[in-house]
Amino acid sequence: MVSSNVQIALRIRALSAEELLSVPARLQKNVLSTTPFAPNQVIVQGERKQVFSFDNVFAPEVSQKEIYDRVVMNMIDKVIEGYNVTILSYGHASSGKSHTLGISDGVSYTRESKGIIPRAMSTLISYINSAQYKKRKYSMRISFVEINDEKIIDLLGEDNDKIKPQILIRDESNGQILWSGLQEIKVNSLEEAINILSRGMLNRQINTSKLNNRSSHRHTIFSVTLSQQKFIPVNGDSVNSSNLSPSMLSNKQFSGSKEINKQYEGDWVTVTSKLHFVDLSWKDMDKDIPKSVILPISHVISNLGKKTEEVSEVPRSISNAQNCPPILKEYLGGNAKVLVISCVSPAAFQVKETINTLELATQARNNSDTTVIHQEIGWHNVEHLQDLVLKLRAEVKALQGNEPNSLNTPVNEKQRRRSSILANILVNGHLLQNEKDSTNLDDKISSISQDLPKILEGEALHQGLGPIIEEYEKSILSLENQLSHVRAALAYSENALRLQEDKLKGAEETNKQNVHTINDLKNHISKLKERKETTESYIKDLEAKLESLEPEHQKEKEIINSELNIPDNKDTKLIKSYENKLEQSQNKVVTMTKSIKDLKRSLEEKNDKYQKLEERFSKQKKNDEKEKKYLVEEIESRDNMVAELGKKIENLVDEITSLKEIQTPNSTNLTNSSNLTNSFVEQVISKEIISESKVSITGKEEESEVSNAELLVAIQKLHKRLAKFEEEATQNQQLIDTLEATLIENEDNLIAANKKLSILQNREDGLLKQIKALNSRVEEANDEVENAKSDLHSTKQTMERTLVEERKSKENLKFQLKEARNEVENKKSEILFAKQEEKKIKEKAEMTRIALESELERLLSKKKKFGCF
Ligand SMILES: Nc1ncnc2c1ncn2[C@@H]1O[C@H](COP(=O)(O)OP(=O)(O)OP(=O)(O)O)[C@@H](O)[C@H]1O
Repeated sequence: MVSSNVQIALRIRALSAEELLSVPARLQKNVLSTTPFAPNQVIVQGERKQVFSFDNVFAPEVSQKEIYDRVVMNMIDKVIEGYNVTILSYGHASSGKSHTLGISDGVSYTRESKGIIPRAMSTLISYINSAQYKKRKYSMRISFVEINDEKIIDLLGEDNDKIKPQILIRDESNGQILWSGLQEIKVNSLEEAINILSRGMLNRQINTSKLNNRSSHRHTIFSVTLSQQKFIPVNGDSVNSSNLSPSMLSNKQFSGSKEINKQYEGDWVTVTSKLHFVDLSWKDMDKDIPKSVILPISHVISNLGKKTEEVSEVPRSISNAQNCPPILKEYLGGNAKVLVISCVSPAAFQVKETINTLELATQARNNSDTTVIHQEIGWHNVEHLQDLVLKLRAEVKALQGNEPNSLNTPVNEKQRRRSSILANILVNGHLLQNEKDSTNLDDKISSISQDLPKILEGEALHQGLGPIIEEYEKSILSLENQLSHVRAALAYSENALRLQEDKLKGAEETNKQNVHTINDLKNHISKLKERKETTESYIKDLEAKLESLEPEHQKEKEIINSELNIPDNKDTKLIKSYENKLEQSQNKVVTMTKSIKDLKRSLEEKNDKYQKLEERFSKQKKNDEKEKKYLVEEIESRDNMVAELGKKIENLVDEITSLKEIQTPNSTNLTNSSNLTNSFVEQVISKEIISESKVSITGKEEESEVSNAELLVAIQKLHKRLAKFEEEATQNQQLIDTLEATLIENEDNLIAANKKLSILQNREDGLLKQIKALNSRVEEANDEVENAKSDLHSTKQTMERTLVEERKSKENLKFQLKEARNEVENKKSEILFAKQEEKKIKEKAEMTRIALESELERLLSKKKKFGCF
């Protein structure tokens, strides 16, 4: 049974994915095993089989929740009851201490993998808020510190060393630890608590990177101070003594702030309990740990379960670790409930650290004075055996000092002492490490056996020595047994030595190979360097070529520039200007195409107009011709009519004349005859005209009585009509002339339009030619631009390819160099390790030999002494 105040649990972590990848398979072997028949035991299969017992053993597959439920939950109950509780995780580096406590990576109180601290905070706060505890008043404060071998760091402080108050601790004479300068932050909710924890963890990470793993051991303490105010009525009606916790009683932590309640008279009692989570860490447990490092930790662990006043002081000579134990003393001593979670890795490559951790835990269990440890005395534990030899020497001395009175000493006492001496010799017989020693021992045993009868004879004289002789016989027998064990051990050691030698040889061989490899690599590197130089010279050649091509290129560019009027010399500018020019040309083409379209359209319009004009002209011409014809016909018909009328008039005149001659008219009227004749003619004509259709001229001729006057009137009328006809003819002639002139004008217009048309067509042809020429120039320019682009592109690509190849070869070189260096480093460390191992084995063998020799000398001297009897 373990002390009820201290529980020790073991947590075995699983191998991480990184370890599975990076550690060689043979070193990944699992050396820890558990069995369902003894669930609290763990078996270590190291150089020999060892069994360790704990209060709880958690195999790798056990979840964070299960650990919490099984061993932590009831500790939180204790905090509420008023106990001080400390949950301490310790173990070698990366054994899972922080993970178990829940401070290794980002905190979340919702994640399933969360550790003990966030779970404990959640439980505490839900307790406080539960109906059961409503009547109490609570306040909760949190502090978070890190202690390394140099100083104490407040993880909740500002990240500015200057303004941060220095944390000091004072170890009071009453065993209490006083802190100053430490921040305690009040929290009211789980979120607040988690935020504070996260803040501290962030600072811890920053510290870790600042320290850069320089610290040999670093401890983290997350503390919760819970103050509960309970009302205790004076009349004691409802005072339940169970409400008062042992910490209140033993630590006198209740300070009565008296408040008079109107309903009940009584006191408000404040109970303060502390919950500490300690991550106890130190590096390099696998190495020969310096005492200055291991002692404070083993001191803490080994003082677990002791009363505060019993905890021994750590020697002040252990300078840089002074801070650790006094602080932890408060957390671990007295009535505090302590849960220690020892964290270990199951892998073979960490077996030494694992055994160290398990041994420390065992020591803590031993201190509780109730634990049975199933542990064999280590063959390899030279220190332990040396202590034993010293003890035995002292006993032998005491025995020798008492020898004269030996006969007076009670036989049982003497027997006990002698048995003990012999047993010690037997134990030390295990220390035989080499063949030579074992042969010596063999010789010595045989000489003892030869001397024995003489001794027996002499001793027979002394009756009291009978039992001693018997004992000797037994001892020699078991010495022989042990000798065979020693031989076996020797064979084992030799084997191990041989293995080490083989390893060493192997390592040397590998080293030689490595030297070869390094030489090869060096050759390779020099070749690569040569190649690099060649590549560089090739690049230089290329560059020179490029440079030599540059003027040509420049010329070409200039030509193109001059052709395209691009004033830029730089490639990119040239391309840009080409593009601009191209764009301009395209714009020009577009504008020209537009103007050509406009011209075509206007040409078409003009053609239309011309056609319309032509149509109009031909129509007009036709009309004119028709009219002309009609007019000519009219004129002709009128001329005919005039001619006819003239004829008629002539006829009439002839008639009149003939009539005058026939009738012999009065001579007096002869003077007016002409006038009369005229009027008569006119009358006749008018009559004729008036009754053109009714009366024929011939008929009128018969009207002899028609007067001359009427004829004259008719003739006048006829004359008038004739004049009118003539006037109309003149008008018609004028019209014809006008029409002819219009016709001529139209013909002229037509000719001019045709001319214009041919000019336009010529212009159109010219424009089309221009467009064609422009298009071909644009195409040429495009081609040139494309060519220039592709030239540039291919040059760029070649240069880039060369550069990439160059970089790749450099990277390869670097990588190969790095690998070679790594390999060399690995081999060096392997050799160093093998050498160290060899040295250790040799040292052990040497020490064992010395111890054995001294013991044998002692045996001989004793034999001589007993021979004297
Ligand atoms: N039981 C486990 N299950 C899963 N991963 C774990 C377990 N234990 C530890 N790890 C992982 O192993 C790594 C090392 O664990 P952790 O940081 O807790 O070790 P540590 O003992 O606190 O180391 P150090 O002393 O160097 O601070 C972490 O990445 C952690 O997440």
